[in-house]
Amino acid sequence: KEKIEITKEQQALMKIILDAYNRHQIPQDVAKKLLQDQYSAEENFLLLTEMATSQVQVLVEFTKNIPGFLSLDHEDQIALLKGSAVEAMFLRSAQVFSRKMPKGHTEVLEARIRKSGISEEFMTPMFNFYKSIGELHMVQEEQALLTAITILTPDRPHVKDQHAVERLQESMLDVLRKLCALQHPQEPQYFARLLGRLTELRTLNHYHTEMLTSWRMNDHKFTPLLCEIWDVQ
Ligand SMILES: O=C1N(Cc2ccc(-c3nnn[nH]3)cc2)c2ccc(Br)cc2C12CCN(S(=O)(=O)c1cccs1)CC2
Repeated sequence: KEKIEITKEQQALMKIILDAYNRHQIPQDVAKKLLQDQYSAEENFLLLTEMATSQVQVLVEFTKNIPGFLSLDHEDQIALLKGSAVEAMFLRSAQVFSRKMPKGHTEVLEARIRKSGISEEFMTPMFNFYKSIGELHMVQEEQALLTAITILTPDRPHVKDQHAVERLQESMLDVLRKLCALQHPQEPQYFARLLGRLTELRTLNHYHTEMLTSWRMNDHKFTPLLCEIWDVQ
């Protein structure tokens, strides 16, 4: 049985990623608004748009704190952010959502999301994803590392120096692999299950693109930041 140990520099890396992940949270007043009294579908949609805009801002701040990210080619930094924005947002949303929400909040939030003009065909895979994330009971370090790994996916469109991104991602994957082995010794497959969620995430990208088209049809407005990062309008 090989002795798994996390090196000093890997511990430093994990601490930086975890601090960044926890430091940048969306303002709770925005999330709280979602829990207030009954809204119309349009108002719900506006709230989700406001939340998503905050989420993107939070993700950009988190990404800037990933060691090595700011040393990447600047155009590649943009390509990684744009390429991972939806996946990172859904991963983070699922993680926040599946964390112990006060009793009844999850149901209220679910109702808000359901009644926001998002079509049923997108709701099912989305809720399946967030349930599958909830079942993993990830610790914060795992959540932060998995989000960083999603952002550092080398094969996003327009990334020029994929090897530079691969090197950063591999160092995160190595820490995550060791952490999973230490945190879940009885579940040797746990690390593989986490990575399997990233595959599921990619399918949500496709649904999200479809949704954007249908929302635009019904004249739903997005904020300039979302239009920029989602390539709409
Ligand atoms: O809004 C969502 N929520 C609720 C949510 C998200 C984040 C926090 C939160 N609190 N603190 N930090 N984060 C709370 C509730 C949620 C929960 C699980 C999954 Br899977 C996904 C989602 C979305 C993500 C964005 N989309 S979206 O399609 O991109 C869209 C944009 C504009 C209008 S619709 C909708 C679903």
